[in-house]
Amino acid sequence: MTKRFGGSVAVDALELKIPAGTYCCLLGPSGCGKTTSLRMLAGHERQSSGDILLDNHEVSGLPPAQRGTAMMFQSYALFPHLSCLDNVAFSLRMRGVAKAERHAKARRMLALVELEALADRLPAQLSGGQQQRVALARALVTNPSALLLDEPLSALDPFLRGRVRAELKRFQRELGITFVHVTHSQDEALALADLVVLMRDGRIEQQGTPLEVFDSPRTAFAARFMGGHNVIGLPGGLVAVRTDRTRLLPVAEGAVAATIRGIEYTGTGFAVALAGPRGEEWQALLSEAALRAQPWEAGQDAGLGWDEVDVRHLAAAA
Ligand SMILES: Nc1ncnc2c1ncn2[C@@H]1O[C@H](COP(=O)(O)OP(=O)(O)OP(=O)(O)O)[C@@H](O)[C@H]1O
Repeated sequence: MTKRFGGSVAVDALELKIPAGTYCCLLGPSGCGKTTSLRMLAGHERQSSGDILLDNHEVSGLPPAQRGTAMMFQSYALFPHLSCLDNVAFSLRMRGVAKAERHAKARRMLALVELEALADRLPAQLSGGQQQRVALARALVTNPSALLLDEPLSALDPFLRGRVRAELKRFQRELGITFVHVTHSQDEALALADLVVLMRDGRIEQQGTPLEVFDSPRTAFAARFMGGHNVIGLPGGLVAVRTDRTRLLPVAEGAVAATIRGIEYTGTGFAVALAGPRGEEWQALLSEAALRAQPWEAGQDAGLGWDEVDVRHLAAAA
């Protein structure tokens, strides 16, 4: 599918197949078209061209409530004057479901997110994480075959974010439905996704399992965005080497050399910041044992070393 806003292309011939029951993360920098893609799946935005199929049915012509998708928004926007139970039951009320039935269903959803005991509270009487779970229950109450989540963790503090992240994964596994989760956080995508879709300028840069996308970036953009890699220009072209697989050696003729800018203790080892000859910023993660065996210091020059199996050849820039 493609989405144009006036003369600019926000999503450019995106072609993506998400197997049922997959936890898919759309990942990428600000403005790459993640949210627009999600909004087209949800039916809140009409694509300029292309088709959207859900369970092999074309859904593009259907309004959001009839697509079999449900969306959980960036700000979870619960109705402040409605109890948790009525918030969760709201969309069923809109569909004309009788009160007893919709309340029974909403209670089951609140039980799933372990908030049954707080059913009668107002949103303001809940913590941020609890409100998040009510929002999730509200999205799931219509039995969607795909749940669409737009930066669902961004409003939470780091501690809660970790907890809710684990809960999201658990709910997805238990329910067995497809989740499509928009995020700009590599950590989030690596932790949650079965399928990571890395986007850039409205296109898919790379897709695969978290291990594939992190460990085998195909482009310099993917290596830099996923992090944990040094992008190094060799006579044969650009390569990426993971920072934890990059070693420091005495400077040798013909080897890639760099100047040590600083060394930070990380708790599990040391992060050595390096500056390349053309201003490149590199890093080597060394173990305590490695630094004890060869005590490097800021200001020294060092050669970079790696094993051939750790080299990823990158596609030339488009
Ligand atoms: N309603 C709109 N009218 C015009 N341009 C838009 C509109 N919505 C989005 N865009 C543009 O489309 C591009 C993609 O936006 P989108 O919100 O999908 O990016 P994103 O990857 O979700 O970014 P972020 O992480 O910042 O939310 C951007 O250049 C944006 O400015």
